[in-house]
Amino acid sequence: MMLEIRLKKTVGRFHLNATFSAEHGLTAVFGPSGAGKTLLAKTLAGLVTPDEGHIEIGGRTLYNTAKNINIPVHQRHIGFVFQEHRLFPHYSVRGNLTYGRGPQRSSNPITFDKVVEILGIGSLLERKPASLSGGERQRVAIGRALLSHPKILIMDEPLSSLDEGRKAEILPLIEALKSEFDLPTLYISHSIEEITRLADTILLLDNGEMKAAGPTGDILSRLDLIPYAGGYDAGTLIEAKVTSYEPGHHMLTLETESGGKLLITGGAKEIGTPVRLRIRARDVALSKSEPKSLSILNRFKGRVVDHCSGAEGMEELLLDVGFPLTARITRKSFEEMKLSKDTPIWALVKAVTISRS
Ligand SMILES: Nc1ncnc2c1ncn2[C@@H]1O[C@H](COP(=O)(O)OP(=O)(O)OP(=O)(O)O)[C@@H](O)[C@H]1O
Repeated sequence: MMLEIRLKKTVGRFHLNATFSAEHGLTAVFGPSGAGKTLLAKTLAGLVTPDEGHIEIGGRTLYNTAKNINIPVHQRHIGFVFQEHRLFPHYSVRGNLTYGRGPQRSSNPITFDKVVEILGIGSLLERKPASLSGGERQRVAIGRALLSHPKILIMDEPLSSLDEGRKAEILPLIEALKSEFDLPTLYISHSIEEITRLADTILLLDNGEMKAAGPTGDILSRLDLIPYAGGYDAGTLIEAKVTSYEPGHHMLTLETESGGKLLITGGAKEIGTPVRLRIRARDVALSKSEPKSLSILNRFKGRVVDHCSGAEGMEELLLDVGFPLTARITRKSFEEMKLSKDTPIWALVKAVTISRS
């Protein structure tokens, strides 16, 4: 295991109780404001000492109450990227990137040139942080964290101080880092969109308690977790591949792992390109009979697997339409349609967004 954590910490009236392990890849810690995400990150970093527990990263014990181990912050080999970039104002970008550079083994793929290239900061190297835009500063902060050659990268809401445009620029860079360097990453966020796009594993934190942990797709298709995994914006994640492109209609055909077909509009993509799709539960409508003469292109035949009551007057459903799909309809419709477990239905998907390609 890359990460093995069991810790308890009380600050004021808040209790954090986190037990989880994570493998390689990007593990997202998701939870609403005040869930304890930052406290968790600070505890891992060594800035806050747990009351009890142990922290192991890459087989190395960083903290263990019973064994009286508490490795200091600077010896933990954790690369940090915070919400607010913390660059040294008097150093150039180059100076910031090389400051505190950790020891580099020749086999380490994270080199100065590679980091500068992926983050697109080559033209900024001689500038001072004050002259950079927020997005540029955050890219430098990510570069600096990488070049400290950490064993793990912890990113605490790295995009939350940026506007939508800057976010859209930086998200693909974080993905590129993932595929290029394969550095285990703990990514803290309260944006279900970011997490659906980036995460291999999700940890759900609510009011200091771990609600669930597991592969992203599994967590997002659990009805009981909807209140913690996006609420109104909750939805399912679908991995698919491009199987054709029709230029006249800008229409892509995608095939899911189980053979389901989805149509979406978009730019040309090569056949075989893997894409990660997100379908929000509120964008799915249901019909008991086969819908005809309808503008909605994506219709799937399937059945109700499970359901539970959701927010005021709403019913949350898990469907099997060849792949798991969550849907949210009004309880009134649910009752009028006499839906229950195993009822055959047609699911009409009003919107599919490509979350990653
Ligand atoms: N030193 C402290 N003393 C008392 N309470 C604290 C202290 N530090 C954190 N808390 C409380 O612990 C809770 C968790 O805070 P934390 O910053 O970890 O939340 P978060 O999930 O990161 O939230 P956000 O998404 O808003 O950043 C909050 O209720 C906060 O007020």
